[in-house]
Amino acid sequence: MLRVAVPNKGSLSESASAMLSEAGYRQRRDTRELVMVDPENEIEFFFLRPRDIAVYVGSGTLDVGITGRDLFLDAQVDAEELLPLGFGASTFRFAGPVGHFASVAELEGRRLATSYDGLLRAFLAEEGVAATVVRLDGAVESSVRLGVADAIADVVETGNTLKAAGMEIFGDPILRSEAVLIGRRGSAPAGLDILMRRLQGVLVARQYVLLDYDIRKELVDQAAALTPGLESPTISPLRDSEWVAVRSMVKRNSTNRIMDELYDLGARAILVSTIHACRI
Ligand SMILES: Nc1ncnc2c1ncn2[C@@H]1O[C@H](COP(=O)(O)OP(=O)(O)OP(=O)(O)O)[C@@H](O)[C@H]1O
Ligand SMILES: O=P(O)(O)OC[C@H]1O[C@H](OP(=O)(O)OP(=O)(O)O)[C@H](O)[C@@H]1O
Ligand SMILES: [Mg+2]
Repeated sequence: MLRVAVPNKGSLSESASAMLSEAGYRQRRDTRELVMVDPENEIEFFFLRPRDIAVYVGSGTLDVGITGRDLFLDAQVDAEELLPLGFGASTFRFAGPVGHFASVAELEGRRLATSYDGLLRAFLAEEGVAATVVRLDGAVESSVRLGVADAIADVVETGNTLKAAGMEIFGDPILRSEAVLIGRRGSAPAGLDILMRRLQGVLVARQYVLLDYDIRKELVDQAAALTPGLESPTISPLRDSEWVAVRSMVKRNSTNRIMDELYDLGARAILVSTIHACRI
């Protein structure tokens, strides 16, 4: 059985379980369940703290896991990112009291609070900045006001928490994070290829829609240029031989722009449908 670690709580937990359900796996009904066996798919899910997931995978105790890229890199374990999963996006950035800092170089000799000390120390070493790192468990934004640090490095999603604490970001993002599937470097446990193909199927189904439309035969090349699809659009004959039907996958976020362009070109009966599942 493939042994998979899944976040049990926090920002990534619900989305990770939703994605696995969409990929056809059984997921727990009760958030207190710690293990969930899916014998039909020969897979076992272990619900763990996302910060610990990298440790279990890195030590080889579990085959693969879903965690944040920031948490994975912070843990500095012997594992690799196998697939970005398109949810749980955040940035890891420096912030300080409004108007105090403008660049990372100004952090020389200062105290920096963070929950991601591995990530921060690696970044400071790379940038050649000598600063003191103060490791805190959470609510890092309060550390400056309370006097244990001069600035912070923390997860920023909307920026609302920083604003409420009278702080602002400075410098470039240290890291752009999202949920990722991680695995042991160079190992290919049985069933991993199927899990990856299924997760990729969910990603594609979420990113694309199916577009159908009718167009006059002489315009089909122009229309196909707007909707090239993944390989090539399907062109089917219609009863009226002057017209053809076209079917193609298009990126969900450009659907309306493409529909407008197709309509202007002369396409009619333009229909959009969602893709429930796919293998590409
Ligand atoms: N708004 C957010 N706050 C915290 N983490 C977020 C946010 N959005 C995305 N993430 C990502 O979620 C992961 C952190 O999840 P984790 O469960 O450890 O923390 P959490 O959601 O802050 O929960 P808690 O602090 O209650 O333990 C990181 O990979 C982080 O980048
Ligand atoms: O940019 P925002 O949308 O405001 O989100 C970012 C904030 O959310 C998280 O805190 P969380 O609520 O998890 O508390 P914690 O600091 O105790 O982990 C994170 O550590 C930031 O503080
Ligand atoms: Mg948190």
